[in-house]
Amino acid sequence: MSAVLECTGLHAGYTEAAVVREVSLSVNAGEVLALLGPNGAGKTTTLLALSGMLRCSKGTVTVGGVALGDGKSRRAARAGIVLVPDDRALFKTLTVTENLKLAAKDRKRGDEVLDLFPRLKERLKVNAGNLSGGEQQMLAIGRALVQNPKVLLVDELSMGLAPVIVQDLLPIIRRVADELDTAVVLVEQHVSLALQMADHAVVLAHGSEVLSGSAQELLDQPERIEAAYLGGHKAA
Ligand SMILES: Nc1ncnc2c1ncn2[C@@H]1O[C@H](COP(=O)(O)OP(=O)(O)OP(=O)(O)O)[C@@H](O)[C@H]1O
Repeated sequence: MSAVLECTGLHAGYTEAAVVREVSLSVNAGEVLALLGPNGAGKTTTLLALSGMLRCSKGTVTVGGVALGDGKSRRAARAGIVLVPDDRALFKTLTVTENLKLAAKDRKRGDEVLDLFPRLKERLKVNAGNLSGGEQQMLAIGRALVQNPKVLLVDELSMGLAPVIVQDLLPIIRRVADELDTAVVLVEQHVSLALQMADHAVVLAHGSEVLSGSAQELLDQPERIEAAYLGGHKAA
């Protein structure tokens, strides 16, 4: 199976100096890759570079085998990469329906997406700003899904949410991969919850990859994850 998203030797940052260096990852359709690492490791920066919002000073990003070129968010969006940012980027004074409509490519897709979020279906007329944190995150993911992404990038799924809410959201991400055949890259602070749901994981520290493998392999070897988080050097 060839990867939908492939990034090789990516260097990116906010100034001349690269914040992430030599990051490589690939995700197939229907797979979830957990992008892990301590605060400041470069996870958000990597997602911003993949979605074309930040310049890549080196490396390549391809979607379906087609190279995206450098720092072009429109081209990335046309190729099917959609980012759910950590601030969720909702229109807080608009209702759930209006938020979805503004993002949707077609109405049928909106209905399909709502099937994943029965809770949102009950809150269609509520303003986004009046939703709970978990519902807001569902809406942010819903807004991304109505754009029919080939690749869904989710930054800090659990930002500001209780672990019990995260436990409800993670299976939805799994269903997005399984049922919509989307390739997902998920940044998540709850490492073991993320690994229980993901297929593969990459751990970053100080802007570089220090560990990668199948999610099961890493779940079975928590000491390697701990070393990667604490040491930040290439874990054996
Ligand atoms: N807008 C910015 N301008 C300059 N430097 C930035 C900017 N945003 C992040 N950085 C720096 O880039 C590095 C990586 O940050 P990034 O947000 O990618 O890490 P992260 O792994 O997502 O961390 P966290 O889990 O805390 O969100 C950090 O040193 C951070 O201070």
